[in-house]
Amino acid sequence: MAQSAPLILRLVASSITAVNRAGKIIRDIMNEGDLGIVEKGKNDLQTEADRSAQRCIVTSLSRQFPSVTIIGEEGPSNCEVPADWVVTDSDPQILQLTCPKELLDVKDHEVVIWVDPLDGTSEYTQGLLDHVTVLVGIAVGDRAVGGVIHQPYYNYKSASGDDVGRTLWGITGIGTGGFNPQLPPEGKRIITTTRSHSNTVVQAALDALQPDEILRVGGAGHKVMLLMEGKAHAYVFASAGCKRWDTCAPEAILVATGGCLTDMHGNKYCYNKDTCHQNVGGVLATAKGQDHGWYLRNLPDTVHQTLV
Ligand SMILES: Nc1ncnc2c1ncn2[C@@H]1O[C@H](COP(=O)(O)O)[C@@H](OP(=O)(O)O)[C@H]1O
Ligand SMILES: [Mg+2]
Ligand SMILES: [Mg+2]
Ligand SMILES: [Mg+2]
Repeated sequence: MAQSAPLILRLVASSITAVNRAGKIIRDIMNEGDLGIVEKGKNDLQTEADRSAQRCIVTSLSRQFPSVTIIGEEGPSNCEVPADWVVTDSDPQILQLTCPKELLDVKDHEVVIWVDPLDGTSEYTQGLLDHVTVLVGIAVGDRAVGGVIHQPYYNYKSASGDDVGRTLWGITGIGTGGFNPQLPPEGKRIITTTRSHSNTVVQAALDALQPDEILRVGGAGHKVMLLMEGKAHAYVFASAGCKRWDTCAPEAILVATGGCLTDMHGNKYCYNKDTCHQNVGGVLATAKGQDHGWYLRNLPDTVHQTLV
């Protein structure tokens, strides 16, 4: 059965088991208490959890899909991967789904897997654990068509053992799973944005949109989850700081719920293997039912002048 399922379903099914394993590694490293923090750049940290989770996911997926391009945030590593970090089983429910016609014949060479092994690193180091996610996005050609978001600390204050954490997925033309999509409240404008990478242009965009409330939280994955679960209407980040691995998985799931993600000029990001990694035009994402164009029209000139 597993081998006969279409490639896109096998990719998502295997990504689900890989992110679940990575989430356990992230919790174990925090429990052990030695985060091994390295500064990659200004306001840009990497921990042992980022490095280990990436090795788990990339090794697990490349064993099963050796001809598929995988691009991870933390770059290649030649350290040996412990055998119990390599998972090659698949989520059986995903393999049973009916694949839409346009995704039936996808070939290995058309696919890029974008891996953010730990999104919200800054918040992880500060103990804001529910902001942390693990992101695996699947692109076919230029488009993000599949995504998996694992939240390793979902429910961690009330649950114990195996009940901690959850995994959301979405596939274009099929739908979503692992959560209950909700619409944000009518008659209000709640905007979510960065809590650790703000600047004057990021703030100018927020001011111009006159939100009733601003939710400053960590992680691109976490912010898009707020849109899909009805907690915010838009995610506005007028900065070139996010990368393709931050947006591929969230975009695929958001679009499968009826939402939209573009740069600040309204252009879709491209996710093929030759694209640049930086989301140079910023990130504007809106929940299902929101007028994406309204946000684009009301951004201040300084945003268009600053972001290419
Ligand atoms: N100025 C910047 N420099 C480096 N990374 C940035 C950045 N602005 C945003 N990012 C990255 O974009 C993601 C979401 O940012 P934020 O939480 O501030 O909204 C984070 O991913 P990682 O945590 O995976 O590195 C963060 O590092
Ligand atoms: Mg990072
Ligand atoms: Mg990230
Ligand atoms: Mg990351």
